[in-house]
Amino acid sequence: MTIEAIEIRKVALPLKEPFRASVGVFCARDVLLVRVVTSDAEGWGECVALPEPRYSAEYVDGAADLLRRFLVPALPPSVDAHGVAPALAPFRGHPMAKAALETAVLDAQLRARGDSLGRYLGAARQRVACGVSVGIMGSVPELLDAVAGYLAQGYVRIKLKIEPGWDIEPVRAVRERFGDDLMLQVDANGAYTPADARHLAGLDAFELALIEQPLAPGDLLGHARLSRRLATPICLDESIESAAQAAAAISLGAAAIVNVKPGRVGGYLEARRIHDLCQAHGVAVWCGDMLESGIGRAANLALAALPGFTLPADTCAAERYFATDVTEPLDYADGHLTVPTGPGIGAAPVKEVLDELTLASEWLGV
Ligand SMILES: CC(=O)N[C@@H](Cc1ccc2ccccc2c1)C(=O)O
Ligand SMILES: [Mg+2]
Repeated sequence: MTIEAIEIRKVALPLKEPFRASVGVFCARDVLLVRVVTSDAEGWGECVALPEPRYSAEYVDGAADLLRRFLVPALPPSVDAHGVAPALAPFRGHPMAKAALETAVLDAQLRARGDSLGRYLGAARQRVACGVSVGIMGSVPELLDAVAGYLAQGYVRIKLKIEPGWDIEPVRAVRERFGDDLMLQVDANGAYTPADARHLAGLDAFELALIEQPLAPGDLLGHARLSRRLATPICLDESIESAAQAAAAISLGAAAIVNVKPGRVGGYLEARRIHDLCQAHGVAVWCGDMLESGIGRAANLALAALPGFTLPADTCAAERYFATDVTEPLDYADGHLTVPTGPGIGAAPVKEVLDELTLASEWLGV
């Protein structure tokens, strides 16, 4: 397979309503899509970076610059998916930009041979149980209405964004309104410090499935110490950018559960390595969500169907976030999404919609 051309597209997906987390409030989701055109097929990948470096150090325009100046020029023309990470290794960091390029090459490669990403990764299920991530709201009544709406849509688990000043009270209200059987968890996006340990222990009263990323991404020791103060299992998200970091987190006792996001860890091949590592250590994994378009969403489902993904994914129907998406809708019913079975990631942009939502398109010399 020879790479003939690579395109990067900045696409604006308007959000149905603002999405607020401790890292900020977002009214639109600009995504960076990468298209790789080869002699046999073309493939797509999605960079999950935010418009500003608030979730991690990467951001959309920085990823575009990195792809343009460093990553695409470093790719050998006849590379396959397993050769992408080694070719990009001389450039440190930037897993999200690297993941988009590797995924586009993998998608093209799998399409060329009529193989689906699910089969390639080892999917064990046809459908994935979906939870939903609920943002920080203006009031508890507004939150309760939103949660009721998502439960009515069939979502099997509720995740609440929390931050100092919006944590104990909203969690108590949701637990009291919807009962003890509701699978409930929280995500702080690193908004707390070790000095908040006693306060966070107050969440133990609500039988949460996990508390996600309570402390700063780099503080593995802090999470290990905190895990000895909390009854609620700690799940890491931002802290885990590679299988090596997952191994360190597990051996330090910093993570009882891992939220796996292919974009955050450099791609689906590294995500599978993290899955395999966590399974070997009895650490549950589940698939996170970065408000991807249908491109990333479809690919994530193939990963979320692997055997070690035993907890509901954040990967929900795109309609939860967007009125319009660049791909056809995924098959969502009764709290489950169907894993695409078509070649490659099993989804591709609808040209008219993609062109309508494209803010910028750039062909990069290969
Ligand atoms: C669904 C969910 O909670 N996602 C991330 C956080 C997050 C928060 C805000 C975002 C805004 C724009 C794009 C991606 C974003 C991701 C998480 O699990 O930590
Ligand atoms: Mg998270």
